[in-house]
Formats: sequence, C-alpha cells, structure tokens
Amino acid sequence: MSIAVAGAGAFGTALAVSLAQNGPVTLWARDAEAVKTMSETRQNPRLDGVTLHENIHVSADIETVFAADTILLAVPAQKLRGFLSEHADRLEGKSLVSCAKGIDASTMTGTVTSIREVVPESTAALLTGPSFAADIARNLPTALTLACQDDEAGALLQKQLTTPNLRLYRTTDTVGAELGGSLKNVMAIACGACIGEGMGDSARAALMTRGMTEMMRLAGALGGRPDTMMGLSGFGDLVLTCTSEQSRNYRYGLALGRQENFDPSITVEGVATTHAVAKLARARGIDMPIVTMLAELLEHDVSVAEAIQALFSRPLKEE
Ligand SMILES: NC(=O)C1=CN([C@@H]2O[C@H](COP(=O)(O)OP(=O)(O)OC[C@H]3O[C@@H](n4cnc5c(N)ncnc54)[C@H](OP(=O)(O)O)[C@@H]3O)[C@@H](O)[C@H]2O)C=CC1
Ligand SMILES: O=C(CO)COP(=O)(O)O
Repeated sequence: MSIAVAGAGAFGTALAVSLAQNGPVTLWARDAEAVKTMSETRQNPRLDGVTLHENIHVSADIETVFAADTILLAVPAQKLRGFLSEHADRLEGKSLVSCAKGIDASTMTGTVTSIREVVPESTAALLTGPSFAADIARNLPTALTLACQDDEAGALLQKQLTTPNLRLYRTTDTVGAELGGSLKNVMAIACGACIGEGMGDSARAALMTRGMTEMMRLAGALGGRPDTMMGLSGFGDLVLTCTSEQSRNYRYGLALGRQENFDPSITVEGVATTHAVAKLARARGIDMPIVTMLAELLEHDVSVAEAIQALFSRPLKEE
C-alpha cells in the first residue's frame, strides 16, 4: 500500500518525515521551484532544521499523488474542497485522509464530509489530535486519532500510518473528530486573546472549560458523539493549542489581545472556522456564546475586555 502526502507545508512535511521511517513516501507540492529546492537541499523552509529522510520522494507532478493508494491531504481546510473538486475523478477508489483542521466556510462542512460529498467513491478518513509539526518531525512521541466511519478501513489505515513516533487511536465518529480539531483552534484564538489582554490564567481555564461544553454541544447537535470531545481530537488538542506559543492560532489570539499585527501569510485555521461555526450555531439555534463573541471580536465589533464582560454578564445557570 503506497502513500502520498498532498501539500508540503509544515504538517505534510512532518508527516512524510515520520512515515518515511516505515518506507517510501511521496511528498507533493504545487510549487515546482519549492520542490526543486527541497529535492536539492533535503530541507523545507517551513520546517526549520529538519532533514528530509531519503525515503521521501518530493515531487511537483500531481500524477505521483494519484499513483498512491493512500493520500494524506495536508492542505489548509479552506483549500481542501477546491483541491478535491479539481481532482475528483482521479481520487476515486483511494483512501483519502484529511489532515486539515477546520470547517469549510462556503459549505459549512467538516473535511471528512467534504471528501465524502466531493469524492463519494473513496474511503474518507481524518488524522487529527495534539501534534505540532515540529514535534513530529523531530521524532518526538505523538498520539493522534484516526477517524473513519468504516471501521475495517479505519483499522487498515491505523496500521499503515502508525510509525515509531506516531501512535494512532481509532474512532468511527468522524463528525466528533472533525469538530474537535476545528473548534480547538477557535478556542485557542479566544485563549490567546484573553492572555494577550492580561486577563490571567484563571480566565483562560474558564474559557477552555466552557469552550469544551460548546464543543460537546455542537458535536451532539450535528450527529457526533459528545464523548469524542474527551479524547485526543478534542480535549487533547484543546489543551495543547490553548496553552502553547507553538500554536499559530494561540499566537494570533495573543497578538489580538495585545493589539499587535500578525503576519497574514501564516496559516491560522481558526479565523474562518469561527465565522463558519458562529453562522452554523445561529442557523441551528445552538447556544455557543464563546464562539459567537469571538466572531464579533474578529469583526472588530467588540474589544477583548467587552467580550469577556459580555460573557460574564450572561444570566447565571447550572454548570
Ligand atoms: N503545523 C502544524 O503543527 C499542524 C497543522 N495541522 C493542520 O494541517 C493543515 C495544513 O497546515 P500546515 O501544513 O501547518 O500549513 P502551512 O501553511 O505550513 O502549509 C500549507 C500548505 O498547503 C499548500 N496549499 C495551499 N493551498 C493549496 C492548494 N489549493 N493546492 C495545493 N496545495 C495548497 C501550501 O502550498 P503553497 O506554499 O504553494 O501555498 C502549503 O504547502 C491545517 O489544516 C492545519 O490545521 C494539523 C496539525 C499540526
Ligand atoms: O493543530 C495543531 C496542533 O495539534 C497546530 O496548531 P496551530 O495550527 O494553531 O499551529
């Protein structure tokens, strides 16, 4: 069973580095110039100080992706549906594993749902959970969730994608897993803003905990299992991303709270997902005050202090 990774950003490259311990891997990028540099230097500027294993074949030829049985889709969530649509015919019959964390803002679907809708004749799966690309690429131990509705296919993927430093757990709850990975980015921006504004660690813990309640509520309303949120794809990634400055979403929030600029070329999945989830929650009548308030904050309708004040002024209720 051959493997290709589509998208040679930080995460795609890190996954290729880890999978190369098991055997050959194709790493595809659309930018031929970047591929030439990676092939010659065996480095990717998006992943400082990491050497590309000799088992990695870097290519700008999309045919090398279609030649694989299992394709890891490591492009940003807002780009995934476009990539799938462009190549739908050639992706039929493949195992397609989304590695992206986000809700598509135009269709309000998670990434597994997008795969299923755009390439129905494929096996749709998701690899998600607490894992910084730099940690994986440095061969540090990482535990992830492999979500696939078809448990037999999921078990095969679990085996194929486990490496000496990637331990994969399995679930059939793709809805819960994709929501966990998407919403933890939203909560990380909120927590970054809270710390950046100087609200303190206690306020962050409150946001994380009440954020988890919103995540469980949404998962239940959309047909996922709320308890999936207690696993690696929910709680695990929430803790990592809301507390570490390695996280781009958290750093984006910090900049927001400190009223500093943030480099717009950096991938921050949580922004588009905040707007998508706020819209979804409104349309479905799901109570998600943190997400709603963050959407207003990102629109510059309220300040961080006003957002926290508004959350604290809500009617008192049972936990
Ligand atoms: N970095 C991390 O630690 C982790 C990231 N993830 C998730 O992985 C996903 C990717 O993130 P990451 O790798 O960090 O992001 P990066 O910004 O490092 O890289 C994104 C990559 O996607 C490529 N890309 C963008 N649009 C397209 C397109 N339309 N067609 C083909 N390729 C495209 C970019 O190519 P180009 O350079 O040509 O624009 C780039 O190589 C995100 O959803 C993120 O949440 C998950 C876990 C950890
Ligand atoms: O998803 C991640 C860790 O699990 C990476 O988080 P950021 O995209 O915020 O850097």
